[in-house]
Amino acid sequence: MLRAHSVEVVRSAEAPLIAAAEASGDPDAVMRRAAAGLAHHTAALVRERTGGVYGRSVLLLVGSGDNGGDALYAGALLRGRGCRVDAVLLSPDRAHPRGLAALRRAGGQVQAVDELGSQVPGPDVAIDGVVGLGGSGPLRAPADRIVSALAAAGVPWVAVDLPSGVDADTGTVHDAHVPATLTVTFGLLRRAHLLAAPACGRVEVVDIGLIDPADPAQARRMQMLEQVPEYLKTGPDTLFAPTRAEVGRQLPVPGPADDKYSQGVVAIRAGSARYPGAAVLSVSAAVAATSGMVRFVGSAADATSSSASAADTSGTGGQAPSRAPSAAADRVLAARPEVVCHPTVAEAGTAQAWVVGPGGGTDQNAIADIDAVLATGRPTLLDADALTVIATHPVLLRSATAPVLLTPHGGEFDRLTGGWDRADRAGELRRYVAGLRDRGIEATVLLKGRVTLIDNGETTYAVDAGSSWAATAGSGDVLSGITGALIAHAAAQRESAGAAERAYVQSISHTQNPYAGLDLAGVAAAAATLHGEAARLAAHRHDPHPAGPGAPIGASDLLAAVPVAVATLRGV
Ligand SMILES: NC(=O)C1=CN([C@@H]2O[C@H](COP(=O)(O)OP(=O)(O)OC[C@H]3O[C@@H](n4cnc5c(N)ncnc54)[C@H](O)[C@@H]3O)[C@@H](O)[C@H]2O)[C@H](O)CC1
Repeated sequence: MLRAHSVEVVRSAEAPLIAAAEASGDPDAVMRRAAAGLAHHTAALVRERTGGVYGRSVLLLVGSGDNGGDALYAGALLRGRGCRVDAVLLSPDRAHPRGLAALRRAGGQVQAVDELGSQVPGPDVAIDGVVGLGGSGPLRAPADRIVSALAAAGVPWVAVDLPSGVDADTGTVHDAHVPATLTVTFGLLRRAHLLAAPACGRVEVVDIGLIDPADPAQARRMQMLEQVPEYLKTGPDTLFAPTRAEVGRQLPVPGPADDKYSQGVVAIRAGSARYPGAAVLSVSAAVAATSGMVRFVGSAADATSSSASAADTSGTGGQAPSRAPSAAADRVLAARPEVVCHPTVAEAGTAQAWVVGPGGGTDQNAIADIDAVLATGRPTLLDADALTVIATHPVLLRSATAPVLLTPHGGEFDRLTGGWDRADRAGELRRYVAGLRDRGIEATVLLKGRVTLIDNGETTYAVDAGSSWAATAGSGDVLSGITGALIAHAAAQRESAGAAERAYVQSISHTQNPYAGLDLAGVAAAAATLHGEAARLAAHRHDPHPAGPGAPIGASDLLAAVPVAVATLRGV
């Protein structure tokens, strides 16, 4: 599990290292360690881009603080590798003096920014040493002009610690920012590395003497410590992201004793005559994500005389249904005949989890069905139209006795919150979840985006999809089915857990609901990872090692890639 920390935690973690360096009479010891890693990764990028290092050119854009110091010391080392190095000082009087002296000694060229002509020297690679932990706001002039000119010329940027113009804690990406191909950071990931992943490019963490628990080798060092350093104790601002290997291990594989029920049955109430496609996408995604059975309930508003599906005697006891299945059921069965359809929520058979909302409408039938599903005491995912209903009838959530997961996109989050600051997604999400808690509602919320955020009031996950191809109509319906199936699997595991474990969880969660404390946030983070991987593979026509950015996809293509994505993640 990757952990990303706030500026405050990083600075407090670095402080003893820097103090020890100063006490030893070598105040730049830690900075030079950072710079060595920065030079190493920059040289690797130069080689990747040009086929070599010796004789290539690197430009340093140097700010007024220690971030610039890192860049200057790294420039001196790159001179030692035979690179031409040009440093452009944005604040000549405030550039890191010892770093500057080291670069000059190594033969680097130094220019003040106002000495530059209209033509900035065209390097093979440029290093952004403008600001790091101490930065705030967008890139300022003339740095923004230099960055834009070189980026437009195709010069790759290496960001020192963080891309300048990206806020370290909120991950806000200002209009004027460095579009990094590579970000080299030090010791611990910063929150922005997860929240602003697309702006950071590939992130490399250099070991400067801190312990990063995400690094297995360093985690072993941690176990040998008599006491865990303060910075390793996760605090309220720590962000998490599961690794691909961890997600792969979470994806269920049926065992010899499994059957269609034991892996978790998910029931989906979705679709309408107007939006039957949402039901097909959500149900089909649930079928693809696990081997558990999938049940479907359509909207009463469009019940037809269509023939009922193969009744599942475990659910209705063979009684004639009170209502014919909906028109959407016909479409669902045509697409996925293995799905078991039911005319109403009450007549649906046993399920370990519910999904309500995709294309399901917001009329009285929808409201009644949401209430009925929440009253089943099963973990429930509310998406799309169900969120619109919850926004106008939040009291419905009070009838939930089992864990609830809301999965809004930005516009639906507007409806739930009445308006939110998109520059601080993680902060706004945490405030919303905390507000529900203040009203006695325990909910986990997944806020969709290129970087999907999931928050349950204690833990926040940030999952970068790795591409933006999932930004297509119906993609959210697919995510709801994937997530619902994985929740059902987790709930089935809880059911099969020993009575002692169930009793323990109920005791610490002060409720009798057997699903209390189910880690919906962790399941949702895995589902978002799987969804993003399916979109990436679909855009690259299932080539696991593609070249180029890929090609446009529809939600059906994303859906078709779910099995390959499951296999890819399980194989990591
Ligand atoms: N000291 C060490 O051993 C290590 C340092 N590391 C690196 O240090 C930076 C943090 O350095 P700091 O001097 O605290 O802040 P910055 O260099 O990020 O910012 C300096 C300065 O920049 C001005 N500023 C703020 N916003 C902007 C802006 N938008 N545009 C231009 N200038 C801006 C403001 O005056 C700031 O004070 C850290 O990121 C590492 O790179 C390493 O951690 C290794 C150990």
